[in-house]
Amino acid sequence: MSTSDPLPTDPLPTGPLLRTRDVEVVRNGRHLLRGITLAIEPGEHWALLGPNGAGKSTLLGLLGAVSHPTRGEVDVLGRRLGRVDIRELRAHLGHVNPRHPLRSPLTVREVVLTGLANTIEPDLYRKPGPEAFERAERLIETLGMTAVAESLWPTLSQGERGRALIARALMPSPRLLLMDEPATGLDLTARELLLDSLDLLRHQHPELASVLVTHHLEELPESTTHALLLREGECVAAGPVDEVMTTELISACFDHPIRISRHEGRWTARTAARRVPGA
Ligand SMILES: Nc1ncnc2c1ncn2[C@@H]1O[C@H](COP(=O)(O)OP(=O)(O)OP(=O)(O)O)[C@@H](O)[C@H]1O
Repeated sequence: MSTSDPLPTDPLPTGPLLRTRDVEVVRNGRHLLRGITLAIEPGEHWALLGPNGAGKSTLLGLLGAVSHPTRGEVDVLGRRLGRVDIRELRAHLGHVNPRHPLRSPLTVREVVLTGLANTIEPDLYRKPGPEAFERAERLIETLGMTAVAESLWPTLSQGERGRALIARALMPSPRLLLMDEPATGLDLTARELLLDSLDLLRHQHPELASVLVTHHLEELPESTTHALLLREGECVAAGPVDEVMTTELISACFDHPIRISRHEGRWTARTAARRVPGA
């Protein structure tokens, strides 16, 4: 399967890979999202930012065809949620679940290969062919995992698992990669290796689009092109990263005076309201 393969039923229309129009999500009488309108094109790499409880994971669930909106429209790969079999759509999305429920001692290579059929354990009825092995090797290399390709899952560090899961999600050549806080809990080296791998991946696959959820600007790869800021379920700003990741908009999103700076492509954020005299 290649990145240009159509969905099994009929060909994909051209246009955005993801589109939402005036989306609302209401659960148990509570508005979790309201008025979200968004379009994500091939080659765009979006950061989804906002404080705890802003609705980031809820929105990622819609984009990953995991759940449906209460009102509004969500088109994933040109298909309207509610009108298609979402299991079929999900097969064309790379969704990285940091809580991957694997229990058996598979090697990194075996875990990556399970991405082909999106199973947890190796699919006994669908053995991977030589092309799949070759692709797994390339992805393992891109994600900087060659040295640990034979290591067993239970022995891996959190950072190694995170990168292995991204390689796994990319096995079926998805058009879209969705990541929920992939750098959470990683030490400095592991985080930097992850971000470097994402930059390399995006460089090697210019048609891929991605959405990365985080609370922390330091966890954004340099290759981030767009950002959407969420606060209390509503969009504070969305668009090209340099227009959205500003001191003013980030402060409004996090409801706190925060100063943003960008150095050599990466962002840092710190409070603009220091309480230490002279600081
Ligand atoms: N089924 C539900 N019923 C009611 N409220 C819910 C339900 N699911 C989630 N919520 C609430 O919706 C809000 C948004 O949750 P969500 O997980 O999308 O936020 P988030 O931005 O990803 O947060 P975090 O950064 O803490 O992971 C939270 O306040 C959460 O408690």
